[in-house]
Amino acid sequence: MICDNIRINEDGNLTFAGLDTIDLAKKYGTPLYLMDEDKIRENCNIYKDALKKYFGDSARVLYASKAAAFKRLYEIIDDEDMGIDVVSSGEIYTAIKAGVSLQNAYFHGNNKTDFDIKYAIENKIGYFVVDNIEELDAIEKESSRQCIIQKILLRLTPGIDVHTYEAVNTGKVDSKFGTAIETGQAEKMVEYTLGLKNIELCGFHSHIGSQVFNSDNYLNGSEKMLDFIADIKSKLGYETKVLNIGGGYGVRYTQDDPIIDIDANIKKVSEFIKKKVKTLSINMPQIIMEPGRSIVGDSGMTLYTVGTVKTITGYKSYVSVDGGMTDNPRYALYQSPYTVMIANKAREKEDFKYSVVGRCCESGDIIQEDVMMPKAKRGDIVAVLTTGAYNYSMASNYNRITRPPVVMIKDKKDYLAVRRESFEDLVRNDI
Ligand SMILES: Cc1ncc(COP(=O)(O)O)c(C=O)c1O
Ligand SMILES: N[C@@H](CCCC[NH3+])C(=O)O
Repeated sequence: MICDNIRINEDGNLTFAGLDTIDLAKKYGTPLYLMDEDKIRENCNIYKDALKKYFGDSARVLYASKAAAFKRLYEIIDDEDMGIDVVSSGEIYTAIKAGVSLQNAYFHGNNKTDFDIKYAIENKIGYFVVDNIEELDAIEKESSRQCIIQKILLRLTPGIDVHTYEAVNTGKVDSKFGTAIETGQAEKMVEYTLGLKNIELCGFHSHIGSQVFNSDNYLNGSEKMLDFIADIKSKLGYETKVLNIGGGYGVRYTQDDPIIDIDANIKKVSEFIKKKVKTLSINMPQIIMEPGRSIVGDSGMTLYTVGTVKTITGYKSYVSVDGGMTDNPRYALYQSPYTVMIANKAREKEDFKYSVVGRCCESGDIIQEDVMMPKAKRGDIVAVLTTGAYNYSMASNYNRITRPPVVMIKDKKDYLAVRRESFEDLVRNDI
């Protein structure tokens, strides 16, 4: 199995976090998102322990909540004593509703609106991660109006191409995110920031991309950032306190993805950073990382019920499930690979090839092409593995399909974290 929280029981059913998925499908209905709370906490602790071990007590892990955001998840992250990366007022609102203090919240995004800036400052956001010079002006104006000094990091693009899929390749010079080091604009932005009265520059941020397995990308990114930090010190006398090296480590969607050892990777990154800091004679900044996918990805699974099974003679066979791109748009967007199984036939021979598709009025509504599975029939339960990241958070109501519930599993006990949307929810805002 691609993750140790997935097994097959004596009935030949797939189990997740110790529970029979067929029982869960019966209890809650499908489509259904499952999330393994123990795995989320385990992933949090791998990061916390490694950062502490290799970068010392000051290092911090933030959870990039765009990967999956709902109240219970923010509570768990808060309970794990981690900070959060938020990208919208909606995420901020959800975190507040979960009782999370925003002191360790970092507000990202390439286009924070005036409303966002006002709302975040009113709610005492810890840090803005400022994307560009215009945004700096807007934050300075609002900080001055609210008579505060706002802490910020500047988001820089180190000019790294991590060769992941294009939609998540964010560290290149030509990117909608951040300000480029290579063009000289980053340096100008630092100089400008240092002249602002209501802003305290704490340091710098870069995020090279997502679903990254090779730490060399982080070394290259960190090298560019540290060279910049040294350059800024010598030119402007500014000593950087914080360096946030972003998130991005990958998860295993299929057997083809490597098993990643986060601890060993962070060790490698830390050795590189410490050596480089010494060579450049700069102070060691506080190191922050902000993983999303690798905290929640393998803690998730989606269950569906099979409806139509159709063979087009001479072409291929389709298995249609009761969800689709509305709860998982990642194949439609990026042709993302997934492991797909029939949960009630987990031990049976996989000798039929199917396209597993959703129920939306859209040919691109595909979960996965060319999946080898046992012979499927109406009523079977299909499990799509590793759906914890960027599934619930990217779900939509296309075709007025209601979003599935999220059921969490802790110590082999299931509980509802997000209710299934109702038809009434669909018309709630219709006038
Ligand atoms: C600024 C920033 N930080 C963190 C993340 C989290 O990345 P991942 O989910 O790949 O860990 C993202 C998304 O790629 C991001 O844009
Ligand atoms: N939504 C993307 C990841 C975006 C990363 C955010 N910067 C995915 O599903 O892979």
